[in-house]
Amino acid sequence: MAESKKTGGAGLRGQVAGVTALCTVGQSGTGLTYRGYDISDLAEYAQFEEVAYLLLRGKLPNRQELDDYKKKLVGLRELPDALKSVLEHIPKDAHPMDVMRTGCSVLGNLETETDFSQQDDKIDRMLALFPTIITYWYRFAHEGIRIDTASDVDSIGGHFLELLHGKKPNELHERVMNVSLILYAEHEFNASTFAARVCASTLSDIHSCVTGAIGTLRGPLHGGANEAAMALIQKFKTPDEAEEGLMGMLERKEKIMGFGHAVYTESDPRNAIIKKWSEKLAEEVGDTVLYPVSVRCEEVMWREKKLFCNADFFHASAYHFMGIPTELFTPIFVMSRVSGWTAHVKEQRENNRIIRPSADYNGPEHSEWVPIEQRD
Ligand SMILES: CC(=O)SCCNC(=O)CCNC(=O)[C@H](O)C(C)(C)COP(=O)(O)OP(=O)(O)OC[C@H]1O[C@@H](n2cnc3c(N)ncnc32)[C@H](O)[C@@H]1OP(=O)(O)O
Ligand SMILES: O=C([O-])CC(=O)C(=O)O
Repeated sequence: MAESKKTGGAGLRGQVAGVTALCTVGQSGTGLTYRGYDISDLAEYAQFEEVAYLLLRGKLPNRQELDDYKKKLVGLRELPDALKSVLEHIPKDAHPMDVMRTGCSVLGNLETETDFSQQDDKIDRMLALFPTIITYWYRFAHEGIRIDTASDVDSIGGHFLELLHGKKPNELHERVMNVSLILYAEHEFNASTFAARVCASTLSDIHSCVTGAIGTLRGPLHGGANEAAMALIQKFKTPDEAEEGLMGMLERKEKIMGFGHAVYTESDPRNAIIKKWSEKLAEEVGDTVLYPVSVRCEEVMWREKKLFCNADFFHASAYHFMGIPTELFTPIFVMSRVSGWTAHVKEQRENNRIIRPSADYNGPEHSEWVPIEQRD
């Protein structure tokens, strides 16, 4: 069994901050399960909507339940006019994660959760609408067109690709999006989920919980790492160049985004899965640069630092091969993780006590009041 990570110290690392039945992370150094189901089985056999149902309703749906659930989600894809209007006013150079945050927040004004009994419907609406929000804004801001937000594709991942590219995705791309959304759906008490739970613990509304979580996911130490990983691999034209570049960065003690993890000690189980799909996509597009560069980065980081790729690293090349603009990578994470965030909000609400830890004080012992006229 792998050595567990150093606990204690900064970042609440290793400290138990609550109870969950949703997910285990790194129980044997590397494992990941959602409600007891291994991530490799879910990525191989499940649909993302099935996984969302599992997280949110507590069990895998049967055929009828899954069909009904997908039908419900398809029926919730239409944007309210007032939200369209807000999206049309957000500038082209805004970061898409800020668009997601605003989109979620505005939805909370238009379709407010006024009672917790409405939570499932509000959650399903966010799951259905987030791909529409981001693609509607993106295509309006960048191409000046108001897209039709309906599509025949019944999967959330396929719907996103169709709205983004204006055409039905091929089978491989729809499959990879499905796998990607499953891999990103849930991860125990990660920073953004914890933010959502803190917000929920004050008995706030579901849109506030998710808006806070989106802002927390945005940073490059968390979800933003997939975009940062893309920026890194794009700098290199060959694996040798990548090796040289990385060695220099390590020497300068720079952080390499897409590597390392707060909990896993040996590997992130999501990496092997998305790496395999990235390789398939590389073959499809005839790539001879990005994928080999990514593989060399992985080898160098392990050899030099025993640091492994986390979920984000091979997502960068996989998304790129499907023609997804880099700045939309983290919003895809939102489209998926909203299932995990809201499952945690439901769990927090079921057995709530306001989350309010303590701090060790290291400020001055006693400060004598100084009238304003006498201050330096
Ligand atoms: C889906 C996700 O959110 S996965 C995470 C995505 N984030 C990234 O990829 C950002 C890059 N990675 C990191 O910054 C970190 O590995 C984190 C934030 C994920 C985890 O942070 P921590 O738990 O504090 O890392 P950890 O305790 O393993 O760090 C040990 C040492 O390795 C170093 N290290 C960890 N990750 C990296 C990295 N990616 N590049 C260079 N050095 C690193 C740390 O600086 C630390 O060195 P130090 O002891 O000299 O300070
Ligand atoms: O668990 C974490 O700290 C970060 C992570 O991998 C995730 O949220 O998917």
